[in-house]
Amino acid sequence: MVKPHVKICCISSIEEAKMAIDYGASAIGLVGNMPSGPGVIADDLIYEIAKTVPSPISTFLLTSETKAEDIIKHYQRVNTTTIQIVDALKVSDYDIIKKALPHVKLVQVIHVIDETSVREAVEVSQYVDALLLDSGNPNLKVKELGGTGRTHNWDLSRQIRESINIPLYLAGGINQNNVVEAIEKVQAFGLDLCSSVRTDGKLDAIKLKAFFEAVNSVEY
Ligand SMILES: O=C(O)c1ccccc1NCC(=O)[C@H](O)[C@H](O)COP(=O)(O)O
Repeated sequence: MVKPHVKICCISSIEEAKMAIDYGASAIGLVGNMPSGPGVIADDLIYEIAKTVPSPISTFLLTSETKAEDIIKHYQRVNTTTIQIVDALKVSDYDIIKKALPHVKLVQVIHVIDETSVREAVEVSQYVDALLLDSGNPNLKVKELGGTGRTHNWDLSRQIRESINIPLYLAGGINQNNVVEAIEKVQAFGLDLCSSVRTDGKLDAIKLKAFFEAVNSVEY
């Protein structure tokens, strides 16, 4: 088993970005406008935070835009290393984005709900650099696209990991108490989390430290 990368999401300041990286994050998530969720910040703040982050740490713009041209415009306001697309796109849109932004990595979120999510993941994996499996429900009236603090069916996540040939991040309700099980069960390339390392919405150094200690307690 290989030690997973950790992406700390919902970063809301330069100080939080630095704290996450100092504790061991190899990527940070910066959440743009969303229909719901705890982590949204303004695009100019995303730009300001992203430009302080040193290579090789990745900066993920989370966008809920669903058209290629709107995703490209969103990216151009923030200039991150990676775009995390949290809603479904038409297949033809991936090519348009890749042609416009060939230097930018694309990560597609799949909300793991049932067996159909496995088929969806396998199909989309042809078009992007990585998948991120999250909890949530894009079919609700007010879409729930992430930051739920809830886990989902990790057996399905494992099945998806075994069925695709690109890196996979696991997200949704991961915390210091369940992360060892998450690592062993899904064996994902990366872990992504937001709610469990925060207190009153702010990144909490004690929770962050405990989380990384749990990740480091596994034998790789
Ligand atoms: O946090 C938000 O507001 C959010 C809203 C919509 C999509 C994604 C969002 N958060 C970003 C993430 O990718 C979270 O890290 C991921 O959903 C896991 O969150 P959590 O279950 O709270 O650890």
